[in-house]
Order: sequence, then C-alpha cells, then structure tokens
Amino acid sequence: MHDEPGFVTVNLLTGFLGSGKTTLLRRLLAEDAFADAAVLINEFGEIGLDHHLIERIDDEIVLLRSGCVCCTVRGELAEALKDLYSKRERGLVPPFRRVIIESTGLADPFPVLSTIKADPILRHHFRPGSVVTAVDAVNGQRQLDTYIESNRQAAIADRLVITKTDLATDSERQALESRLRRINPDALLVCAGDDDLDLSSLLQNATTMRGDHVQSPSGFYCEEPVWLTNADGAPHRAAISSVTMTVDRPIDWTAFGIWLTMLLNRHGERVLRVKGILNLVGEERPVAIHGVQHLVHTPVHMEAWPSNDRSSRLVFILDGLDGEVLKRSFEAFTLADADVRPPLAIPAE
Ligand SMILES: Nc1nc2c(ncn2[C@@H]2O[C@H](COP(=O)(O)OP(=O)(O)OP(=O)(O)O)[C@@H](O)[C@H]2O)c(=O)[nH]1
Repeated sequence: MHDEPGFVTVNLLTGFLGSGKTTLLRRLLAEDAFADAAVLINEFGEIGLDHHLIERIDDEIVLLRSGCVCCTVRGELAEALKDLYSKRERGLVPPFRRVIIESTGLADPFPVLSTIKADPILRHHFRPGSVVTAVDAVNGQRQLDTYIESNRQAAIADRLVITKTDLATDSERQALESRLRRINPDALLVCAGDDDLDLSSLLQNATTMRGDHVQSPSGFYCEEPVWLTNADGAPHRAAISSVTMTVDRPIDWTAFGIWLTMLLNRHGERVLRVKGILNLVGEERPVAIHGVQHLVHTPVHMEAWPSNDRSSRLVFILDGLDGEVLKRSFEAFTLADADVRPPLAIPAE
C-alpha cells in the first residue's frame, strides 16, 4: 500500500523517553525521500529542546508546547496540522506531502491517531501513515516492565526500531526482540544500527489494519501492565513531573558532571530523562547532554548556538522525585564559585 495521492500522510514517531526518536528523526530528514516532510515535535517539559537538537530550523518544524500530545495538547495538535495545511495552500511553506509527528516519550499513541481520524477537517486532508516506535536496547525491558505507555507504543507500531544495540549485549538485544515480537508480532522489527537499514521503508505505509485497532485499542495485548490510567487521554500519573532550569552564566563542566553522576547513581531509576544544551566555561559552542535513567550518553558539541540565546537549558523528567529540591541542589553545587562550593547534596529519597 502506498501513500494516498491527494492526502498528506501523517507518520507518528514514538517511543519511550530517551529511546532515540529525535536521533532517528534527524536521520530520516537527511534522506532525499523525506525532503518534502513537515515536522511536528511535542515534548514533555516546559521548554522544548528537540527542535534545536535536530539542527534544522525552518518554518516546517513546529513545536507543540506545554503538555503531551496524547492528552493536554490534542487540540493544539489538530490546530497545528490545520495551520500547516493552510500555510501550504497559501504557498507560505513548501508543498509538503508528509508530516512526521515526534511524540513525547510518555505519549499514548492511540489518541494521537484517533485525533487525525476523528477530526472532520483533518480527515479531509490527512491520512495516518505508519507508526514508528523506537525502543531502547539498554532501558527498554525496564520501561516495558514499568510503564504502560511503553507497552502501548510498542503494540501500535508498524515499525519497531531497536536503538542503542551498540550499547547492549547480543543476549540483551535478543531478549528484547523476543519480547517485542510477543507484544506485536505484525510489526517490521529492525535495529537502528543495522548497516542495511532502509530508512525510507520505515515511513512507507503499512499493510496492517492499524486503523481498526485505533477504534478498539482495548483489543491490544499489553504485557504485565503495572498501571492503566491514560488509555483515554487522561493525564499522566501524578508522580511524573518535569523540571526545567535555565542558567545565564557559563557552567563549570567538572562540577556539573559530578553532580549529575551522583544524582543518577542515587536516583537513576527515577530520573526518566535528562537533556540539555549547556553553555560551558571555556567552550564557544553549545554542548548537548542526554541521560536516560542510569545511562549517560557522550556529550556532543553542537555546530552552533541555535539562536542568540546563550543560556544553558536543562529538562529533567522525574518519577516521584521533587523537582524543586533537585533544582536547589543543582544551583547550590554547580553554580557556586569553586572556593565556596557547598558539600554535594543530592535530594534524599
Ligand atoms: N549509542 C547510541 N546512542 C543513541 C542511539 N540512539 C540514540 N542515542 C542517544 O540517546 C540519547 C537520546 O536520544 P534522543 O534521540 O534525544 O531520544 P528521544 O527519544 O528523542 O528523547 P525524548 O524526546 O527526550 O524522549 C542521545 O544522546 C542520542 O545520541 C543509538 O542507537 N546508539
């Protein structure tokens, strides 16, 4: 089955927090086949960073703010799609034929797809395309054990992309593959690091009857769900929160590194995600940092600052940790002058 002529195909790129969605999106956008794609990015947290991390800034990248696309910003999603379409019709943006939505890592994909199918105006112009779900080879098992969103993201996928296989053992990868095949036997399962991965096949329309599944999501098999709240777009459970920090003066890398290492050693299970763009003492270019629970990825120098704003921006997504306490600990340790730095205090349980 191919994209329907006359309709804009909407692909959903989903996957749990830090599973590698933005990394995959960058790769997809570098393909000639997707030069005609517009992008909607939705992030959990008050400040969005992903559009900066893609390092492609243009009018066709739209950031959906303040909430998660599956619950609080569903209306915003519909409006953003209509707005993009209207701009396309008026020649204000190039004539894209595809929209890729990168959801938050906590999104339940069902309400997102049903928004497109249910809205009378959207239905007229857009068609849901394949759903691509990234699953992290290092953290995926634990996320499937603990978070129903992770199961639902895997269950609805047309394409399951296992990421970070370079950081996992063969047996970890195989165990994850088997589990994903049990959750969703129909999906095409690939590894992001495969040499022969055909990126263009990820967004080709799938032959599965996902549209029917969307109307009766309860038919899906979810493995050992621990809690079952946001199936109908209800907000995420109260314990999950985000805290953002914006810092105007350059940050000392050593102090920050010690603080972050200690934090993740002690509370890695509860720090679902940390990401940031940092202005470091002695560095001209910004440095992007990423952590997912206990895993800290190698920091990356970005090409340039995305705008004139040189402040450091950090987002933490927490499960059951007090963000304000975390913020105070960060400020006390990383922002104090080295000679008056207080003893390292990481929030208690
Ligand atoms: N080694 C390795 N690192 C990866 C791979 N895929 C992603 N990463 C790293 O994982 C971190 C998180 O990746 P992102 O692409 O930002 O993940 P995300 O799913 O968009 O994150 P959220 O939007 O916050 O949920 C970054 O440091 C990436 O460079 C991979 O296949 N191998």
